[in-house]
Amino acid sequence: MATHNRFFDRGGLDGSLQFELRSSENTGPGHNTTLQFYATYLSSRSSLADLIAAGAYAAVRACGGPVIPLRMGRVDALTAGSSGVPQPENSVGSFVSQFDRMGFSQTEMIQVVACGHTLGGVHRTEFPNIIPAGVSNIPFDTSKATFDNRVATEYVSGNTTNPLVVGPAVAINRHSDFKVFNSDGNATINTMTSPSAFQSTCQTVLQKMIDVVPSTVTLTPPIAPYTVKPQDMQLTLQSGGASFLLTGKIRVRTTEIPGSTITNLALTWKDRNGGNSCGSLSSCSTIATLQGIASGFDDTFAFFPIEATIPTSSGISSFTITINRNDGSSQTYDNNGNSYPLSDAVVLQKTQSCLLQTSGQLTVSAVVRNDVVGVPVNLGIEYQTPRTGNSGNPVPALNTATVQMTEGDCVGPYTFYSASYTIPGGRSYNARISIAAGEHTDDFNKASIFGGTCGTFTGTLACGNVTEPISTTSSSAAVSSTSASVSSSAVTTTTTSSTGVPTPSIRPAVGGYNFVDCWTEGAGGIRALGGAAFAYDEMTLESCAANCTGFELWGTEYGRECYCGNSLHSSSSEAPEAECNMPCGGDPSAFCGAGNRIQLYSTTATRSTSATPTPTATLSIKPTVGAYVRVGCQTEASAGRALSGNSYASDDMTLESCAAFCSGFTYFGTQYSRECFCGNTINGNSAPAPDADCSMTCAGDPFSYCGAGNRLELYILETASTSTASSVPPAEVTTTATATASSTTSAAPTGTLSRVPTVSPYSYAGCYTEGTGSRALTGKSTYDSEMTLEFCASYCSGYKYMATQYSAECFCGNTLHSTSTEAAQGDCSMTCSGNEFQYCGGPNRLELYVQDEIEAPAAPSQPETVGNWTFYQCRTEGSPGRALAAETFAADTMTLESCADFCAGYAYFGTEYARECFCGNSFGVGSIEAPAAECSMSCAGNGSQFCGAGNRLSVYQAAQGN
Ligand code: HEM
Repeated sequence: MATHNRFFDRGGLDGSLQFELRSSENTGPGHNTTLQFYATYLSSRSSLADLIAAGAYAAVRACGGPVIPLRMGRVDALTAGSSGVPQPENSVGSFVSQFDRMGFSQTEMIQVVACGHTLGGVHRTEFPNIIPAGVSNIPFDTSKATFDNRVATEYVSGNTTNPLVVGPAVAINRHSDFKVFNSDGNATINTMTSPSAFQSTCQTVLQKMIDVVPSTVTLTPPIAPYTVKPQDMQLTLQSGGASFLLTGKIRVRTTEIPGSTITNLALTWKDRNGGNSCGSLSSCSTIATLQGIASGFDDTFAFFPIEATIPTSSGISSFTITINRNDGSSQTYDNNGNSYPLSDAVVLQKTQSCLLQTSGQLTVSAVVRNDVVGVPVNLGIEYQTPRTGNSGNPVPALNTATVQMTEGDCVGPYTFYSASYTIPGGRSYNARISIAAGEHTDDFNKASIFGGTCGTFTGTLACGNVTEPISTTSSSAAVSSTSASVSSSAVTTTTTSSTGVPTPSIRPAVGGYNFVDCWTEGAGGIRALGGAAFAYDEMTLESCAANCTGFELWGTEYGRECYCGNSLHSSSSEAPEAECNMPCGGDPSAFCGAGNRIQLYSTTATRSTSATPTPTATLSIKPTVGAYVRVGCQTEASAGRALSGNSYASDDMTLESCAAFCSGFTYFGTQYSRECFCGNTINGNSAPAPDADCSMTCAGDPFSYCGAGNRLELYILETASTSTASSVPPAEVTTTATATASSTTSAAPTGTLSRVPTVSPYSYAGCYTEGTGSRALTGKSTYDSEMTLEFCASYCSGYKYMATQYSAECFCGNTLHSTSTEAAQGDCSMTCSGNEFQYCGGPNRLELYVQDEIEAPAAPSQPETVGNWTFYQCRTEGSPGRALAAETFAADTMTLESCADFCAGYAYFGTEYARECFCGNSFGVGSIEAPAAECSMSCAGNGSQFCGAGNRLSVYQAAQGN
């Protein structure tokens, strides 16, 4: 959150911390151990960012703090974010601008720091110059593990031992809590001394903190525990296929319905067709009694285990839960009117599955209802692997694998399927298992539920059809479409065709796909679409589209077949539209191709040029992709990225989508199957590699290569390439981008690297050194890893000077410090982190711009007198205390006059660090005179006066009788 940039809509709570642990901004072991703890819970349904937010909620609440409303849906970053975590040595102005960048006002900054610093403290190992030797850490307040207002009350009453307010931090200007709390004259921190105000303020501001996310992320409403929640509900085929065992538990929130008032629960299920038939059973219901209780921070829960036998002849489709109370009353919970769905179409067989956690060897068995078989049955495995290399990232990567399951024995109305896979990475116990047959799934089961040996299935019924019961309820018209046509003995309730069969037509669009035309199959028995294939009698355009999710193309054929692919085989050709004339098996209102004719649909997402697919079929190197030509296979750079412009990663990656994403850049490159990088230059450390190294196919196109680990499949804009296009320009040569870049919307910088003479309203003034003992520009400053001259100019709006430094820093000021001098222009040779065609200074060098319209205040000086006060000395702070300790305030409007007024009645006043004011009648121990030139910072509120510097006070003495 601390590096969120609202101006660029980047960063926020996105889990990028996992990639930033080596940064000096994130010192200490705490981040690492915390992330290791969260890693166990990382899954496709719980991002690291959401887990961090939940951790904030739990930490605050566990220590007696408020309930922070917890919303979900954060998306994890794939790489490190910008730097910019506030550091204790920063100036007040920097803190204010850093929090402003995050979207927090100055008041909110004070609030959120106080709320954070009611817990924990500062460690000597990490901050040896703040915590004295012999002490391992000093807490921020006297109740370091209680979320209370003491951090505020102790600060306000002056007896705080907060190491970021008093102690060694003061002399070295690292007393950041003082700088923050005092920044509005202590107004906000004073309001937080009330216990209730502290709690409610923290509730608001901490929610704001965890909800800082990019605008592309949509968070859910705050989550709250359900009154009734089914957990781990699982069917298991048993008795040779005659029945299911239904197991699991129902969690009841007893905060409002006390557990002692509950007699029992009744689980009542609907049969496979939504009716009330229960086969040989007398009722479709089972009773559960209390097994145990548990409590959270604010809730209590009771658990009721479920164990029921359900005949496979009738099956199950959903259930409801009734809570029976001791007073004879009862309440039924039906999932807000939807019932709790539970499908018996695909069922994981836990006892016939096994996992050897030592080796990751996994075997999964499942049964599929006989009216569903015919579609491929796939085992999906989501698993964690430790990050490779020495990245220091303790959070594993999430991977998925899909294995087609092999059909086995048919038992009664079900057929067994099984598959084996060795889960790499040594963390197989955290894997999640899903089984899918067409649209039916049994998903997200923990692999850790499996034993080490696979059991055998005992007793088998003869293979048979699913016998569908005659529905007994009027609401049972919704018969599962997959079950309607299989059993010869089935009685369906959907055939009410008095209205007649609709006339089929061509559907121009289905989901994100548009109709292309009618196409032939490939010649010589080769399929036109070589990806996945499905066939079932209930074919609809929608279900084919769903089966082909992620593919660019799909098509239906012969009324009941569905094919997916990312390209059409070259021997497939366009046929007259009228030849695709068979209605879809599951939807007589639409056409689904014909014999050897495909009703072809193409995605509208990435194919922007034409709906007509390009026929290519075999896996091969693509010499050209749109306006780009292939350079070759290229290594990553040893330091930094080979291409350092934009980047993204996607499971749908194709060369075309990467080229489109990099539009406007000179180069694009794909890597590791699913990553895409853009740039206008190639890092000089990147070198050509053999083509064979780039051996991974694109995640979204099995016919193209997308680099490999540490290898880029590199392309260059044809217009920018040399005639041979085989060698990469050296790093220091920047190429000219072509006119293909969008002039209106593209964020990609284009042009030639050159000195920019004007960045309105500023004009270039030269390359300047930093000041000696003071910044050259002391107004305000910021840092951004995508710095541009335009951004710095707008950030410095209202200041006379603006300057960029060291590629990513921006400084503003109304005066240029006298010790800053003009340097050779060649010293300012670093390009801007956000625009490689602009210069942004260098190390200790400012790319300086000035605007003439604003009259620069006179060069600052130390006036001899201020009213009745006379300049006394430039002095150091005291040690351990303040030089002038009686009273103090700080303000962005600080002038010598305002400090003099504030200190009326005292013998001395002193201004420090541009915006701080101190009063006293004598000097504290350790405060000594310093050279007058060291009091070199101009006053925040008057650029023509000096107001001390870091650890330096411009001290004035009162005239006698003042
Ligand atoms: C101006 C902004 C801030 C600065 C300069 C700052 C600085 C620091 C420093 C130097 C430490 C000591 C770390 C160590 O020794 O391991 C610390 C600890 C801590 N900070 Fe901050 N902080 C700031 C804002 C925040 C905010 C906004 C929060 C949360 C809302 C927060 C929560 C904490 C906590 C809980 C600790 C204790 C860690 C521990 O005991 O291990 N800080 N902070």
